[in-house]
Amino acid sequence: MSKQDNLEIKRVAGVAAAAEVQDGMVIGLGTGSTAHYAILRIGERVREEGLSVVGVPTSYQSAMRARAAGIRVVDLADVDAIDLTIDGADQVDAAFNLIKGGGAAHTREKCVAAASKRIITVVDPSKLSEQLNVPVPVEVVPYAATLIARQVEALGGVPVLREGVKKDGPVITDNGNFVFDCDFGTIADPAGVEAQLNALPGVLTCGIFTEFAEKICVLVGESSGCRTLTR
Ligand SMILES: O=C(CO)[C@H](O)[C@H](O)COP(=O)(O)O
Repeated sequence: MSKQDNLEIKRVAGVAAAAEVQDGMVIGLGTGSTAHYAILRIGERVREEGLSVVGVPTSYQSAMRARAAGIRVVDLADVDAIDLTIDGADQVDAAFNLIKGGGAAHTREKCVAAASKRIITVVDPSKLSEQLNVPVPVEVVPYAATLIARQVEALGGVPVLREGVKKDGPVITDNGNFVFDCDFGTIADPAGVEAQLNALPGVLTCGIFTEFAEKICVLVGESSGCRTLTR
């Protein structure tokens, strides 16, 4: 599939998710190329329909894109709860466990997910997998990076420090930390690996999301339209 076709499929999913937004809602705004299309469409609806919503961004990227789209943005601290979050994923398994963090935004994405009543995960079909098997992003405090790399290896993972693009050296997250992409092969016990990684001193958040399956609905963009997956 061409890059253009893939973007069109992501657009289909993002636009379908934006149709679920209702007047008065507090909306969690995800990070990445698929969530971007939802942000653009919500902005259009604000302008065209007079939709009144506030957005809680999950990154500097989503905050900047939301403001540019004309969506009012507030901090997580300003809201009691989030009605609906629209966010992408790097992989979704059959039980709706997710791997997130391809954009290094998974710590804020997990906070926003935890505060959300409903989550729409917007993906293209390449993100669906029976079991999770792509590298797990792990955000770490720089001070503990070397220690954590050794501990990830002891857990059976292969950690690779994420390098910047158009920036020499490690990626620095929106929270000022490093990211290791940790390859565990096929993950038989996502909740177990998530708990082990999150328990390492100096780990801020790992990109395995296992606790939100009950409130997740997955929208899969396809060339023929959008497919909804529910558990
Ligand atoms: O977790 C994320 C950012 O941290 C993104 O949601 C994930 O990487 C998917 O991105 P895209 O929609 O561009 O494929």
